[in-house]
Amino acid sequence: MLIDTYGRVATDLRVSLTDRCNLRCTYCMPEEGLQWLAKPDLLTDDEIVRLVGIAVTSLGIEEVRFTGGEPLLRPGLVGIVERVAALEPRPQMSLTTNGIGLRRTAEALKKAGLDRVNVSLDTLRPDVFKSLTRRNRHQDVLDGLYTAREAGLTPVKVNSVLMPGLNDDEAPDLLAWAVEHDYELRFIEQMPLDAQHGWKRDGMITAGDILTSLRTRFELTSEGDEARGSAPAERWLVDGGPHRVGVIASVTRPFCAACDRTRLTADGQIRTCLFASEETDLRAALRSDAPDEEIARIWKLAMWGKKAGAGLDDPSFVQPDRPMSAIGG
Ligand SMILES: Nc1nc2c(ncn2[C@@H]2O[C@H](COP(=O)(O)OP(=O)(O)OP(=O)(O)O)[C@@H](O)[C@H]2O)c(=O)[nH]1
Ligand SMILES: C[S@@+](CC[C@H](N)C(=O)[O-])C[C@H]1O[C@@H](n2cnc3c(N)ncnc32)[C@H](O)[C@@H]1O
Ligand code: SF4
Ligand code: SF4
Repeated sequence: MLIDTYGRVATDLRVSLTDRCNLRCTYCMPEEGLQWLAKPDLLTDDEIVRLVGIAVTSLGIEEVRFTGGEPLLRPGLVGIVERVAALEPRPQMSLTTNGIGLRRTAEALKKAGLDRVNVSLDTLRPDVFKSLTRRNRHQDVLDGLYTAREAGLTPVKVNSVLMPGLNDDEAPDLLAWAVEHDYELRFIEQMPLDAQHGWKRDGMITAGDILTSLRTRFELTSEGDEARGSAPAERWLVDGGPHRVGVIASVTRPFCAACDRTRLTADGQIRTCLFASEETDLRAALRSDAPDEEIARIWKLAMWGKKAGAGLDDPSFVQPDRPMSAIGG
């Protein structure tokens, strides 16, 4: 098991497949992009499958999420999914994506064994999409969402970040749209993980703001803590159900005490937390022919050192060196 000194057990592995992206969301990356990882530094498909195999067979990982950067940009994605689906025990497998390219790949991903997708979409307005992502791809995301749902990659969840002055008036419209199309919408509080260090605690849209805005049009009933388990999203039934809306309030209502996550970056570093200041190098171990048992031992030791939480509201908080897109969001 991957256990830490606070008694938390990691059963959920988030794997970043690339740090590159075809969008430039203002809360994530600067317009000019970033210094991307060099190809030789990236784990190969074989190395990723081997590490996920060790996590699943020896370390108690039950769920694997592929993310990035934009994971659909990874050429070997379908093959990786197929090989992870063949592991024993077979983990649950999901993907977090900006949705561009899903129209082309959703069916192949489903066939390869992917269970479900989460797609990021912050606005229903093409012009606002262009301001937020610096690219004119709104329709591609809508098409990708539709294809994913039709391919059975369900429940399809939609992640929305609200930014002051840009799309913070859209919460009720986004929810009405999500209910109509049978997507599960979650609002995410903006976190200090952007490469430009532009996050400001004072200006951000909080869970409280989002709920107040939604309640102008919908009746929300809390699902309660028991239904939530270790999920980052707190959920509410919309107008009595069956549709739900979630809020991921990493800043104002942190959920670190129930954290069940471990992370693998595209260049083979273990991070025990999104906000960790240290990483543990599994790539070096892999490439020096360490046996599976040794890699499992290094991973367990890293987990034992996991900190209590992110401490975003703590005055001593320091933003990690790597931005979200390089860590794997
Ligand atoms: N603070 C914090 N935020 C997280 C963590 N995991 C995911 N997030 C953020 O939550 C948002 C949604 O992430 P997803 O990739 O959709 O994952 P999820 O919400 O755990 O996924 P589901 O299992 O489908 O509910 C993103 O902004 C993530 O960066 C975490 O461990 N800590
Ligand atoms: C880093 S992205 C990677 C996967 C994919 N490119 C996407 O956008 O879904 C994962 C999630 O993190 C969210 N995200 C990115 N930067 C964020 C920030 N500074 N605060 C909160 N969420 C953020 C995105 O909206 C997305 O839902
Ligand atoms: S949030 Fe996702 S889609 Fe947007 S720039 Fe970051 S990695 Fe790309
Ligand atoms: S911030 Fe770190 S400890 Fe808290 S839930 Fe996220 S990964 Fe877990």
